[in-house]
Amino acid sequence: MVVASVDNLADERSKAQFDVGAMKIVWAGSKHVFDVTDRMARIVASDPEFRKDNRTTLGRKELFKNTLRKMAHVVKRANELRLTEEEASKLRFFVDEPGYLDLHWGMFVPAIKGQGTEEQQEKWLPLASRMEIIGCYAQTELGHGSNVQGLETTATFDPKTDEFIIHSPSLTSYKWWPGGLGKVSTHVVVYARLVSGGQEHGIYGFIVQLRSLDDHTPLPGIIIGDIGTKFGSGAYNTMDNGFVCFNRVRIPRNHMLMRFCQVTREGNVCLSDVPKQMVYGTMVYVRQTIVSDASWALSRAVCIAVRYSAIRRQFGSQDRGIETQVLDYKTQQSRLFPLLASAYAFRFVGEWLKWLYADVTERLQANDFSTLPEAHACTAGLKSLTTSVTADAIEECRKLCGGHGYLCSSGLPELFAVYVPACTYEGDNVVLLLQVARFLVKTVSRLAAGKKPVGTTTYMGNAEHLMQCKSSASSPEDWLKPSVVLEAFEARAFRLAVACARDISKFSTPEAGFAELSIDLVEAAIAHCEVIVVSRFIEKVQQDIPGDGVKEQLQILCFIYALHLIHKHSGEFLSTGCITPEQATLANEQLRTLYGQVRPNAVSLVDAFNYTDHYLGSALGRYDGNVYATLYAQALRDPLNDTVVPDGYEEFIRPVLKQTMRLSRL
Ligand SMILES: CCCCC/C=C/C(=O)SCCNC(=O)CCNC(=O)[C@H](O)C(C)(C)COP(=O)(O)OP(=O)(O)OC[C@H]1O[C@@H](n2cnc3c(N)ncnc32)[C@H](O)[C@@H]1OP(=O)(O)O
Ligand SMILES: Cc1cc2nc3c(=O)[nH]c(=O)nc-3n(C[C@H](O)[C@H](O)[C@H](O)COP(=O)(O)OP(=O)(O)OC[C@H]3O[C@@H](n4cnc5c(N)ncnc54)[C@H](O)[C@@H]3O)c2cc1C
Repeated sequence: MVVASVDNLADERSKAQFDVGAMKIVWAGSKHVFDVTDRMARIVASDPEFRKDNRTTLGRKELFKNTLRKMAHVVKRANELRLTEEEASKLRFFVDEPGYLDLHWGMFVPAIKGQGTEEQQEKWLPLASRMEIIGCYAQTELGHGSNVQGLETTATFDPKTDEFIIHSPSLTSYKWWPGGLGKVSTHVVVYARLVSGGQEHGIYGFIVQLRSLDDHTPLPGIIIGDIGTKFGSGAYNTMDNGFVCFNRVRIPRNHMLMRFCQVTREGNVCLSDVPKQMVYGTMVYVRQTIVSDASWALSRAVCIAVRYSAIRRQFGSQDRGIETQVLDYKTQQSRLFPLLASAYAFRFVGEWLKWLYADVTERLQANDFSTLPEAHACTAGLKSLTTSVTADAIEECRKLCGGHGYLCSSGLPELFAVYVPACTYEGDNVVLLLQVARFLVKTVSRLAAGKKPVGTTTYMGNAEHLMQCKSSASSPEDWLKPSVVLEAFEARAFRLAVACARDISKFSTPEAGFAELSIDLVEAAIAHCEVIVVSRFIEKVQQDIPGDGVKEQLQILCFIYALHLIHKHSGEFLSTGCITPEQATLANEQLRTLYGQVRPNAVSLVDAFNYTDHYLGSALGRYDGNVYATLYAQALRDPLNDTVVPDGYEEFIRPVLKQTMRLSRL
C-alpha cells in the first residue's frame, strides 16, 4: 500500500505556473514589508521562549503566566534589537498570543493619539511608549456593549476640587470585557457619561489609573478582576479580559481626553466644531486593522487545509495502489478554492482600507469631515463581512481536514476559538451592517434629491442603468469580463438598497420601517460590501504586476471570488433580475473551469503567504508535509500519555473492573 509521502508537496510545488517569490511580495504589499515581516517571523520562530505547542494543555493560571512571560520577552527583545514600531508590531503579531500588549498598543495608545489634546499626548504617549504605564480600553459594560449611548458609568465634574468623579452607579454599569484590564493594566481609557453643572453632555474618554505603580494593588475605590474563562482551550484565555467597578474615583480634570470637547475650570463644556462621532474614532481605527487581520487568519487556515488536502489521499485506487489526493475532488475544490480566493481578496481590500483611513485622517486634520460617514460605513461593513467570512472559513477548513482537523495539533480549533470573537468585538457584526444600511438608505434618498454619490457609492450615480440593465453574459467566458461581473454586483446591490429605501417609506416613520425591514437591510449592506471587495480586487488585477504568471493567477482568484459569490447569493442575483437562471449556470460552468486552473498552483499560492511552521502551529500544514509522523509525535507528547497506566486507575478503573467481575460470578 502506497501511503502519502512528504514528496507530495515537492511535486505540487514543481507544478507552479507562476513566480512564487514575486507573489510573496504582492501578498506582503512591498519588498520592504516582505523583508520586515519575514525577518520578524523568523526571529519569533527560532526563539524557544515563544514556543506555543503546549498552549492547549495548560490550565488557565499557568497559561496566563506563560503569556506574561512571553509579553515580557517581546518587550525585552524589541529593546535589545532596537526594533522600529513597525518591526515591533510584526514581532508581537508573530508571537501569536492574545495578550495585554495588543490592547496597550492597539487601543490605549490610539485612543490617546486620536482623542487627546497635544499636551495630553505629550504627557501620556512617552510614558506608554516606554511602557512605564500599561493601558487598556474600557468602553463595554455588563449591561451595554453595542449601544454606546446606553453606557451608565458617569464622570461628574466637581468644580470645588477641579476633578472628575468616575462612578459605577449599578452592577450593569461595571466595565466588563476590556482586554488587559483584569490583571495587568495600570491605566485605562474609560468611556463615561460626562456630567457637569448637573447636566449630561454625552460619552467621552477619561484616563484613570487603576493600580499602584509600586505594588500593582488596585487604587482606592476600584474593584477589579478577570471576567472568567472563555471559549476554547488556550485561545483567548491568555488574555485577562476584566471587570472594574469605580466607587467615586477622583481624577484630575485634565485626565479627560479633551481634543473634541473641553471642560473648563468652571465646569463649562465647550464642544469643538467637529461632529460628535469623532469620539468614536478609535473604533474606526481598530475596525480598519481588523480587516487586515482577517486576511491573515483566513490565509493561515487555508494554508493548512490546502497543504493537508495535497497530502491526504482517499479512495480512487482499484488495486491498493496510489489513491486520490483529496485536493483533486471537485467538491473539496469548490469548498476550499473560494476561501483561498477570499484570503487574497481580503488582503487587497485591507490594503485599500488602510489607504482610505489614512486619507480620511488627513482630511479630518484639515477640518474636512465630508468623508467621515463613508469611512465609518466602509470600516464597519468590511469589518463585519471579512470577520464573518473568516470565522466560518476557519471552521470549514477544519472540516476540510476531516477527523485530524478536530485535533488541537491541527492548529484549527485554537485558531477558530481565538478568531471567532472578532465577529463580536469592535462592534457586533449585525449591528455594524445596520450602520452600513443606514448609510445606504441615506445615499439612495439623496439621489432622489439630485445629490451625486461619491467614494464607494459612486456606482449608485448610474441609477437608471443599474435599475434596468440585464447581464449580457451569453457564454462561460463572458463571466471573465470585469465589466460583466461588476455590473451584476452593482445592479444587485443597488436594487436591494433601493427596494429597502422604497419599502421603508411605506411605514409610518423611517425608524419603524428600518426596524421592521432590518433583515433586508442587512442583506443590502452585505451586497454593497461585496461590491467594494470585488471592485478592489478587479482594480488590483488590472494594475501592472511584476513576476511570471503572477497576474494570471490573481485574475483566476479574482474571478473565483466573484463567481462563487454569484453562486452563493444566486437567489438575490435572480430575484433582483440582474441575471437569468441560464446566466447563473454559465457562471457556475466558468467557476468549475477556474477551479481546474487553480488546482496545480494551489500549494504554491499558499506558500506565497510565507508562513513559518511556528506561525501556522499545525501538524497538518507543515511546509515539509510530514503530517503523519508529526501527528504521532504530538500525540505522544500529550500529558495523558505521560504514563502508560493513567492516573485514576486504582481509584476509578480497577474498582469498576472488580465489580464487573463480581457481578459476572453471580
Ligand atoms: C486589538 C484588537 C482587540 C480588539 C479588542 C476589542 C475591543 C472592543 O471591542 S472595544 C468596544 C467596541 N464597541 C463597539 O464597537 C460598540 C459598537 N457600537 C457603536 O459603535 C455605536 O454605538 C453604534 C454605531 C452601533 C451606534 O451609535 P449611536 O451613537 O447610537 O449612533 P446612531 O446609530 O444613532 O448614529 C448616529 C450617527 O453617528 C454615525 N456614526 C456611528 N458610529 C460612527 C463612527 N464610528 N464614526 C462616524 N460616524 C459614526 C451614524 O452613522 C449616524 O450617522 P447619521 O446617520 O448621519 O446620523
Ligand atoms: C474577546 C472580546 C474582547 C473584547 N474586548 C473589549 C475591550 O477591550 N474593550 C471593550 O470596551 N469591550 C471589549 N469587548 C466587548 C465588545 O466590544 C462587545 O461585546 C461588543 O461590542 C458587542 O456588544 P454586546 O456584548 O453588548 O452585544 P449585544 O449588543 O448585547 O448583542 C447581543 C445580540 O443582540 C443583537 N443586537 C444588538 N443590538 C441590535 C440591534 N440594534 N439590532 C439588531 N440586533 C441587535 C446582536 O446582533 C447580538 O446578536 C470584547 C468582547 C470580546 C468577546
